[in-house]
Amino acid sequence: MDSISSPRFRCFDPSNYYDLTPSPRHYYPASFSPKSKSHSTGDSAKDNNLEPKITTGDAGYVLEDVPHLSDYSPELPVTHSFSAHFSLAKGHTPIHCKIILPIQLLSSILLIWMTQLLSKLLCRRIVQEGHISGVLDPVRRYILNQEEVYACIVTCGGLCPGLNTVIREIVCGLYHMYGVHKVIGIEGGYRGFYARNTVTLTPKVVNDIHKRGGTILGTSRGGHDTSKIVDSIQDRGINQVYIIGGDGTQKGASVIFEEIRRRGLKVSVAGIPKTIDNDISVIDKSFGFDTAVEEAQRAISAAHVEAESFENCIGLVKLMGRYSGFIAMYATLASRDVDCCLIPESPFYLEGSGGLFEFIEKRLKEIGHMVIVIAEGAGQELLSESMCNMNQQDASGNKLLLDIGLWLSQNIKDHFSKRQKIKINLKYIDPTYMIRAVPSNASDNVSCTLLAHSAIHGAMAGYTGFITGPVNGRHAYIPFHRVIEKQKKVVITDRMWARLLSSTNQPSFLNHKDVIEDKIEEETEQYSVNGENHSEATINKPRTSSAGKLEKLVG
Ligand SMILES: Nc1ncnc2c1ncn2[C@@H]1O[C@H](COP(=O)(O)OP(=O)(O)OP(=O)(O)O)[C@@H](O)[C@H]1O
Ligand SMILES: O=P(O)(O)OC[C@H]1O[C@](O)(CO)[C@@H](O)[C@@H]1O
Ligand SMILES: [Mg+2]
Repeated sequence: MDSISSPRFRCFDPSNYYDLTPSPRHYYPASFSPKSKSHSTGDSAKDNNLEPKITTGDAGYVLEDVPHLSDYSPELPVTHSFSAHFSLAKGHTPIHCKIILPIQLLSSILLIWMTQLLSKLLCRRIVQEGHISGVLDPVRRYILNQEEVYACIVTCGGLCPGLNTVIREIVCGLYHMYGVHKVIGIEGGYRGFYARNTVTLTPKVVNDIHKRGGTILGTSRGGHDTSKIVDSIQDRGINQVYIIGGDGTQKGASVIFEEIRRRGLKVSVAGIPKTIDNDISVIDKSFGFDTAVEEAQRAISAAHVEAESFENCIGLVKLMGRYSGFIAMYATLASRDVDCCLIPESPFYLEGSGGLFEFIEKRLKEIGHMVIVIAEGAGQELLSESMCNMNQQDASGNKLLLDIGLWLSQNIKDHFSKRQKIKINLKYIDPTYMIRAVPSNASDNVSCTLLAHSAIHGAMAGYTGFITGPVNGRHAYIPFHRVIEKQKKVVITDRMWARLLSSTNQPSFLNHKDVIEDKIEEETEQYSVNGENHSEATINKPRTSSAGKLEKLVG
């Protein structure tokens, strides 16, 4: 078998479905063929376990498919259809609303057969007309009456711009595209399943919510009690669960899905990844991130204005980013006013040659002011040397961070007050909660809509245990285990961080040897985790570079 290292993921959102083009990264450059061989052969005993569903095609592509309800409930009425493609290729309403669902409702084998035949013919024609690239993938559809659908939505973890837009689009999408009228909201995160009331969601209720920050459903950390949650889903007769949240939430969603599958319930579980930190792996970007970067500009601009207006003034801005510095990195690159950006992935030091104090002194001498952006997770190992509560956790088990912004402000002030030559001014701005409490911007609003629709289409077709998100620019379905196995971090040996260093001209705080070691480790890790030639030696090799050291400390 080909390596499972670089599978494609299923795309189903009709607007993206036909975009299974080869990716510039690791994905296999082959067409999808209906003649493909699947490793999940309908053997429900095998499929019931948690093995990934890897499908290989004649032309060598590898698809890591998402579970389907019929995998463990073979008696479900399922049809294979090719029809999702052409309606959107032609810019119409999704075909399953107008044609497929009514036909399916008749539950006639003859009609289903005719539909498939018609779809195949139409699709082929469109391929010939050039509307669709690639060979088509059969979609398994669970034939269900829209009146049977009872959906619920829950939001968990920290706030993120766009949460309300996703809620709105799931509700409106289910109503308008599929005629589903039973949608409820679970209040207050996971614990709301068993400890709170539900709220009925209709297009009227959610009509204006996308203009507001936060989540109309409320959210929380902790409180994930799998059996109580699944009991609640089962008792209420819910058969579609839409779970919006970050990495922790998706781990929780995965456990819920496993329990649902263990109980043999015909309930689709769809995860929609959210986080301003952008630390969810596999997907290109999470919704809310763009808005956070945009909002951070206001704080950086304010810091710059302050810094420029006083002599030897330093504007210090703390941004969110517990384990990864994406917000700080992108906000810095976008701004051009930042002289130094500090993130968790890139260790730094204060004193001595090549240290932060030396750089600050140099910049103040050159232009008389400077702006520093620091991600909240940066430099935690420095704080731990002077403080000792590194092991506190929040209700979800996330490490509670010490305030690096305040600590750094104090250290900079102390350092320069000891040196009579430079009298500095320091303005510290902490806009962290303001950044994630705003409503989503235009581009995040569009992303939220695509994500919500993609989740709906997947769940309505009977797929389950998946997260939907953009992978190399295409909306894909990704099995839970893929997304939760590790967290995404800024790779400091990659081009984006190099661009930042050249934009700010800050020290890298790494010597050449560290960079080379990091790069080799990064490549080895990628090979050994993605490839099939796993070797204990490569996987367990201790990270010796400074980035590795930091990773151990913060992660
Ligand atoms: N490993 C896990 N297994 C089951 N549930 C989990 C797990 N990790 C987190 N959860 C649950 O997921 C919910 C949200 O987790 P968390 O507070 O870590 O936020 P998140 O989803 O990662 O979002 P963010 O970190 O972006 O704010 C919590 O209710 C928590 O109990
Ligand atoms: O203070 P809270 O609500 O626990 O959230 C803080 C965390 O949430 C995040 O914004 C992620 O949602 C992190 O960047 C941050 O560390
Ligand atoms: Mg998280």
